[in-house]
Amino acid sequence: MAARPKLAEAMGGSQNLRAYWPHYLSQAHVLVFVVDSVDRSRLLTARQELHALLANEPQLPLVVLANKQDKSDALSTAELQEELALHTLSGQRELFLLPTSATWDGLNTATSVLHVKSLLVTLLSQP
Ligand SMILES: Nc1nc2c(ncn2[C@@H]2O[C@H](COP(=O)(O)OP(=O)(O)OP(=O)(O)O)[C@@H](O)[C@H]2O)c(=O)[nH]1
Repeated sequence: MAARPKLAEAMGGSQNLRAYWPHYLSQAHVLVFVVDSVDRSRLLTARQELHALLANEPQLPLVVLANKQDKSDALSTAELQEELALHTLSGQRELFLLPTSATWDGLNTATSVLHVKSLLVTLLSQP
């Protein structure tokens, strides 16, 4: 089997872009799914999209970034674990749920989205 090329592709989450997600997923080594921890109104959609996306990828590792954790009204990772029903996605895959923030203030912290991104890109770049 040919090795999968290692690329970091970022896809937006708007509805018109979701149709392209499965195409990228078939080539992916890991799915990084960013959730807005404040936006309760779209959590159900996030859960449905995530579960539909992974239905045919039982072994694809999953990293869920619980973003906007700097906000006082953010759901905790424990709450997001429940809301996204992540326990039903584990099974054979590696699954991580990490609290993150994409603010400039948090840029040098371990929870910075950029920090997590650069860590993943470094890991995926290794032969
Ligand atoms: N406080 C805070 N604001 C953030 C964070 N990440 C993004 N934002 C802000 O939230 C706003 C919307 O950004 P995003 O949620 O990334 O944008 P999006 O997902 O493309 O847009 P929506 O679909 O409307 O949510 C912008 O003003 C960002 O600067 C974060 O971690 N913390």
